[in-house]
Amino acid sequence: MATNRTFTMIKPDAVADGNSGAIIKMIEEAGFRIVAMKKALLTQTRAGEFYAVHAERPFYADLCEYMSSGAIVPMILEKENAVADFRKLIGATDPTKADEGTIRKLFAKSMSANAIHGSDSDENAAIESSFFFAGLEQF
Ligand SMILES: Nc1ncnc2c1ncn2[C@@H]1O[C@H](COP(=O)(O)OP(=O)(O)OP(=O)(O)O)[C@@H](O)[C@H]1O
Repeated sequence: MATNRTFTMIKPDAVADGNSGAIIKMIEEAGFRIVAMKKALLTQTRAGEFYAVHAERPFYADLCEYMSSGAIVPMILEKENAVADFRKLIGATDPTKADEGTIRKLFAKSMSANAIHGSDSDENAAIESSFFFAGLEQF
């Protein structure tokens, strides 16, 4: 299977609770190589751009407010079958439905404060990676 990349972002609840280190450890132990990483704060406008695909959904305003409520840790990750394997590692969007041992089962609090994001396709992984890391060298 080909090595490829995905994009992830540790969300404000998990960063504020001091869980970034534990989550990064799980990601590395699952075999993902960190290609790029930083700590950043999204404005509500930038959060709205990131989640523009959800603009018509009823939770959009709350999602943008929440995603700009504290620091986040965006990363580009590399592994064989990265997008699908990472979705498995993070678990279901709703933490009550997430499998045992997944990041969301361990760290998510609710549907919105669900600890982590993972891209859902190779195409979106590339778009989301550029959103945070455009113009930076990657290695
Ligand atoms: N019904 C909902 N109520 C509140 N927040 C929601 C709801 N559905 C989705 N969200 C929020 O919007 C984010 C994006 O929704 P999406 O359906 O793309 O889920 P996902 O792909 O599991 O999550 P992500 O894109 O963050 O990895 C979710 O992670 C969650 O934080």
